[in-house]
Amino acid sequence: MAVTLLDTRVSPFGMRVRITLEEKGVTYEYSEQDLRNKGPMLLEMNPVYKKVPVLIHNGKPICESLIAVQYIDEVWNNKSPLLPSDPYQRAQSRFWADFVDNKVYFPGRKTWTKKGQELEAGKNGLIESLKLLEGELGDKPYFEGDKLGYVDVALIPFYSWFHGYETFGNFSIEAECPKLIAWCKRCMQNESVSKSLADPQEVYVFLMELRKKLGLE
Ligand SMILES: N[C@@H](CCC(=O)N[C@@H](CS)C(=O)NCC(=O)O)C(=O)O
Repeated sequence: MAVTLLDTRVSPFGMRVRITLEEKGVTYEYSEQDLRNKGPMLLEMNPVYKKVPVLIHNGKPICESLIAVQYIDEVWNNKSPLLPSDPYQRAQSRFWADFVDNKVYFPGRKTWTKKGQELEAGKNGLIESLKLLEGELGDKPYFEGDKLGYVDVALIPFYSWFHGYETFGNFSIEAECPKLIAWCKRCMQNESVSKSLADPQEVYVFLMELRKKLGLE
């Protein structure tokens, strides 16, 4: 079964798919995309959003990271699933993964793209969301219990973006959410995660370039 991933190394969404492929032991071809000059393959495989990641399985594209993660979880079902088997628990997992997209990614973006009041709103919004996630994690090692699961995969890529958020926003996530950072470190003990996450410094350099283009540097 031929698998290709169209991706960019620093994409938190791409990291989700990479972690899942690693978790399931799927061998795949990795194809780094230039998002400033999108190639014909990306435009053909994701004509609607024209974004990475795109998982291509036997020539057919699966777009949107969380959908790709669920697809891999269903197709490579020889390994233990990321999503819980109970329908209610599964719905809860999907709820929190969706929350990450709406309430972590968007305020996080403001920490490196905005100034003044908008930057403050981004920082406050991000911390509020991370505290809610900390509450949901509780005393469990991982969101879905004692092993890496769907919500962990949805959230952990942002750990490699935290350094950028903190540096440009001038605040400390660990000071506000120590239990969440302990969870990040626990996730990093999984090879699937440590292999898939971009180096925080690489993300920082990437964000610095974008800030220069936005006239913020
Ligand atoms: N909701 C999408 C988000 C994907 C996304 O925003 N990808 C970014 C890279 S991190 C992208 O391809 N941006 C290119 C563009 O917007 O033109 C997912 O979960 O896959």
